[in-house]
Amino acid sequence: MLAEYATPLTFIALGAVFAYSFYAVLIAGQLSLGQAGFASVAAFSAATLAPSGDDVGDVPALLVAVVIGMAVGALAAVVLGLPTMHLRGVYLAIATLGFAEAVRVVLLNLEWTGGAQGLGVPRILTVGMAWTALAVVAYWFWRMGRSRYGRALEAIREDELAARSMGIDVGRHRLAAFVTAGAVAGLYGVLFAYYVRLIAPGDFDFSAAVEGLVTAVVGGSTMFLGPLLGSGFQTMVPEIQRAVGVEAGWIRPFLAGLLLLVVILFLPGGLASLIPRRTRMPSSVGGGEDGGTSHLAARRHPTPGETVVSLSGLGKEYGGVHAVRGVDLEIGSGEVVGLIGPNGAGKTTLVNMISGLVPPSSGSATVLGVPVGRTPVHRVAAAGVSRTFQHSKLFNRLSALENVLVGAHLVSRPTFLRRLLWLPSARRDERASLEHAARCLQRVGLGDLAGNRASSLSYGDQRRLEIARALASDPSLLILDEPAAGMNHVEAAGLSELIRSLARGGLTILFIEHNVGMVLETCTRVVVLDFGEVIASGTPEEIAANPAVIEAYLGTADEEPAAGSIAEGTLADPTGGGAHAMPPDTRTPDAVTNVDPGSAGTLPPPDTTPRSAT
Ligand SMILES: Nc1ncnc2c1ncn2[C@@H]1O[C@H](COP(=O)(O)OP(=O)(O)OP(=O)(O)O)[C@@H](O)[C@H]1O
Repeated sequence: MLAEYATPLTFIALGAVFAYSFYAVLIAGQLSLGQAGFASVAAFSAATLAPSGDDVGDVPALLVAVVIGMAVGALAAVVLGLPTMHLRGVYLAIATLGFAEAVRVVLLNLEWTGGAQGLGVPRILTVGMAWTALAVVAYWFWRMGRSRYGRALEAIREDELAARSMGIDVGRHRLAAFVTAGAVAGLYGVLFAYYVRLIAPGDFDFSAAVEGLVTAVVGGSTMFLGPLLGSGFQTMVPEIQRAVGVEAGWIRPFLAGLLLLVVILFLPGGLASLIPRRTRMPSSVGGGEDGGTSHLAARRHPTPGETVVSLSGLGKEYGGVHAVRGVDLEIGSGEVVGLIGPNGAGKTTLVNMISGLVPPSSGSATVLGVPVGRTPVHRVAAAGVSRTFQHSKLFNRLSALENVLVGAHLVSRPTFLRRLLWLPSARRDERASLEHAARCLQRVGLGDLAGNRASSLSYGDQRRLEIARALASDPSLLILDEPAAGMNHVEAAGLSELIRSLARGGLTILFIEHNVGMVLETCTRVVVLDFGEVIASGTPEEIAANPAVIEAYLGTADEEPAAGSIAEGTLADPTGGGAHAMPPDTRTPDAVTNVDPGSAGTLPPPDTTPRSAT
């Protein structure tokens, strides 16, 4: 019975192994077609270098060939990956396809490969061996999925910039994924060679690469079972055709193309996305004497009053536009600094420079001892900077809890290799990360929505999820870019209280907000930017009474009152150039207005309660 289906079953396994080499990079959002090249160099190298089965026995010969093939595939991936890992999307696909084609042409013209005639290889692989190899590969990706490394790759796929801001070294992770793809493609090349008896460079051409990619995409790149489902489908179609007596050769490529279209249009996660993805919630939060925190990496925080941010003459110019100029600012540990100013004043550019996303054009900035501008974003994050974004940058296809787990990257311990060996310490560390993430979610009031996809949350909840994700790294400096956008007054008041409680815990917070009432209520200090320059800095009381700020927000006395009204959501141009309209964004009407309706048109009284920086 099995013998009858041995060939299709072997090809399902081989196709799935090859598809896993695409899955290995698709999971990190990379589109590569170089796997056909890796497979061919691996197949020809192993077939030439491995000892004969007659000398050492069939199984040892195959094992040596597998080791050679995987090493050659991985090495080829390093050589190709180092210069190409900065490429994205279709550019990476074209570069890697160029590599695969170059390999094919070279192998075609070498004598020892047998050229177009091909190279004879003994058939050693059996259906059992093929499925064993597939099981090992699938196991690798299964155990990778819920590890810190696997989550980091998914985060890179979902939003590379946000992943960098969570402290993930994107370049290193992408290269690691590419090398894994090379090794798995090498494995496929060897298994294929030791099954089909004769290999030729043409077996690893463009169409083979596309078939591997289609199998992985149709199967799905968001779940480890995807390549197996894709390969099963691809291999079984001709078998079913044969069984029902329809042997037209065009049916399989036609169906594969059709399915690819359907998947891309209606099922972006592939066939595997039909299988519900479980989010594992910790059964209890805060179990153990220390709440599990001893299994998280400890971080050093600045002592109270220590300088956290030091900016000197900081400026940023975009082709003649001075987004920020000559900003001098010192922020001490435990301060809550509000950054306000009209649209286009340079607030986001300033915090982007502080978090290392944008290099300054002039001046210098030191944040938590790190010279930002010359330091990669993930290192700035590792120094203790965490942030949210003006426009939410969540990992949309991940659950709320998984988003926060990625945020905990810097405090979580690597678990992948220990997960492969089922070591109990890996489970303990993971549990600690899960509980920590669940606590962060509860802190922002999203405990009940842990299993929901980030993209399915309401706008206000998405803003809170971003805050939970930012908190998960146990930062020393938290930067919030318009955190109350999309929140109603009750939610904004809750957020204000959360920010104050975080500061009481010693966290330094810098936040941009158009809701001036909330800023005055929440901050220990307010900095006002206009046209890229600091026009005022002081306590909320000083800012509320500052004539330059009142002028910037309410317009000059001789202007028409309509020219500037906080409540109307317009900010007067202090140069007399008229009002800057608030951006026509997705904020709710409540959030667009800057103060409570009850105090429309006036700055609300500042909170004079002294706050502890400890
Ligand atoms: N990448 C960029 N390229 C060119 N100009 C830019 C870029 N980023 C910002 N700017 C310009 O720099 C100025 C400051 O923009 P920025 O977004 O920092 O202001 P903002 O105070 O955060 O505004 P908003 O409140 O609307 O978010 C604007 O004139 C903007 O057009």
